[in-house]
Amino acid sequence: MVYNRTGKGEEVLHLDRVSKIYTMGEVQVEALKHVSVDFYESELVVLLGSSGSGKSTLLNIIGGLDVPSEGQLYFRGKEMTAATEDNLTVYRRESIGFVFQFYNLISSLTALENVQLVTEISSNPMSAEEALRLVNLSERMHHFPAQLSGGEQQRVAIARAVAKRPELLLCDEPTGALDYETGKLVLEVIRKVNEELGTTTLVITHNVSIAAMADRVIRMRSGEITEIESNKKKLSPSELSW
Ligand SMILES: Nc1ncnc2c1ncn2[C@@H]1O[C@H](COP(=O)(O)OP(=O)(O)OP(=O)(O)O)[C@@H](O)[C@H]1O
Repeated sequence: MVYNRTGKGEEVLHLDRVSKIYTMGEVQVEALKHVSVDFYESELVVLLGSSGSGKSTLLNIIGGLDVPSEGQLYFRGKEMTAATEDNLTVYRRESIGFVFQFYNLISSLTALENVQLVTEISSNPMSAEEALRLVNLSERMHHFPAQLSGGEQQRVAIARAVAKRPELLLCDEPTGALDYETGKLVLEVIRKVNEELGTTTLVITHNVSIAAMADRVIRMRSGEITEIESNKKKLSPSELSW
């Protein structure tokens, strides 16, 4: 097995000179400029960068929600940028868990039913109950989203994302809508999923303090990666402050 410098596992993702240009009428926005980077099994990576630096574009391309204008994305050695629509759908459905700033739960379904929507269509899921246990919400599984706090709703969203046992958990500002204490609880759940399931986890944040819980920290500016740094010592979310 080849180990990278974080001491984690094999390469899961390889991006080779990925660019993204959005065209809006006469205007072209270069959201990503020749980004090359690898991600490894079971590492937790925090992506930092100011607004508009390309973080969400990068995450959406990695998750198969968007396609690059140029360059290649490889998942476990397979070129996803050459994949058929059907193969991309399978990739999104089986290999990717997404968590967004706003939880996107279905309000007429309970926490358990929201998670079951995913477990019903996945090939190797854990049970919805098990996923909710993982995020410490066993006691609340029959509650509707409106009966849950923001942090609890986000934990349901995390349970929904990880119940399929994805290889990649992609989190776009997962604590962006939460207060300090609740945000830390959600980060604690992300750390737990990363450690207990070994899911390669990417977390986008504006909050520099959160970088201390990562194996690696990637900084972006104007569509480019400006720095990749390994943390010698990782902090647990409970040790973070901002
Ligand atoms: N669908 C789109 N159409 C046109 N331009 C877009 C689109 N999505 C993103 N952009 C532009 O691409 C650039 C990168 O946006 P992106 O959302 O990736 O940045 P970000 O770092 O995630 O920002 P934020 O932290 O504000 O979410 C920005 O200039 C943005 O306006």
